Amino acid sequence: MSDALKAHCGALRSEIFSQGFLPEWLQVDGDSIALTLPFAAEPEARRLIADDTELNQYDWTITTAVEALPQSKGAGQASAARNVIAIASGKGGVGKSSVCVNLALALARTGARVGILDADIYGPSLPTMLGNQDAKLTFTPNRKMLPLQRFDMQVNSLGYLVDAKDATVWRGPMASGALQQLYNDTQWQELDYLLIDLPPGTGDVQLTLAQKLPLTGAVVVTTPQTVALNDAEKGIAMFRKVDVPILGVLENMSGFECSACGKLDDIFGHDGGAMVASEQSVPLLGQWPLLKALRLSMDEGEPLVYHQPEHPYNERIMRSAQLMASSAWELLHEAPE
Ligand SMILES: Nc1ncnc2c1ncn2[C@@H]1O[C@H](COP(=O)(O)OP(=O)(O)OP(=O)(O)O)[C@@H](O)[C@H]1O
Repeated sequence: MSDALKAHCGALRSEIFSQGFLPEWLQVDGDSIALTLPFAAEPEARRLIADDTELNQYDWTITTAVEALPQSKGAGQASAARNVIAIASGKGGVGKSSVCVNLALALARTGARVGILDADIYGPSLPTMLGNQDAKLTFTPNRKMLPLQRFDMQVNSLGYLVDAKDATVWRGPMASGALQQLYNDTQWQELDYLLIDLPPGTGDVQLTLAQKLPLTGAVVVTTPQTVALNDAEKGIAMFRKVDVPILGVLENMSGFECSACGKLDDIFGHDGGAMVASEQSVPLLGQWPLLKALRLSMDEGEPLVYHQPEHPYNERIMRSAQLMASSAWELLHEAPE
């Protein structure tokens, strides 16, 4: 590969590719370039190439071979995926489950092999959001749960096992025990990313899970208002206490655009999540405004990313998912000696 081409690819920067394309990802053969990405960001790579008048002259083949990143030790469980990411919130109702499902769908849309483990005992909403409330788990002969296949993802939730009303009365140790079992006893097929929707809050259940599950990192979801921000900071502190890297903060319900007049209304304040991210020196993975179509898509079990791929809001979701994947890689990738 010529030095000029190497330099050109290295200078192809965006927030998702903050170091451009590294030489070890590229193989040049005449007019053809094979690019192998170590994290899920093919759409962004294609966009960068298409916008570059010199590089778009080449014939590109892009593949994604997601790198297995280091994980916290957990309680001796085998890791279920190359990257295991907890989606957390210090406070309930900030849209953590919606964010988790949408990030997972976006990663799957990049071609990555994705799983979701819904560990939110206080409201296992995954079956509703994926529109498969009546689905039943099947088991292997040695009593491992086989995840359900839905929208090109592997999924498991307490909601497929027990009535949501029964789960909510579980007390701390019972809940964290059941959730660890849910993690251990699911027989995932090979996964690049497993996203775990944690119960909201920073109590004993969350702390135990942060400690006992083997995690690559955590994403903290918050709304922009002050009460949520204090809780988001507590969430970040909780993960730091048990040495789980923070991959970023996602600001959800970040304003609302009136569909009648187009005016933006900052119902929950403005830029709060961005402020926390900057104060805590972690990436801001995105600011998602309130959108009626998103709420409807979750209530009806017909996710926007999957059912309305052309919806402009999806660009935000795709960008955040790719940023999360690149943030994990940049933070944790160990360069060979
Ligand atoms: N950006 C958004 N735009 C519109 N509606 C949203 C958005 N984010 C979440 N919602 C809606 O807000 C409600 C709560 O979301 P969700 O269940 O994801 O929150 P949560 O933080 O996981 O809740 P819990 O604390 O109960 O686990 C849902 O009806 C969801 O569809």
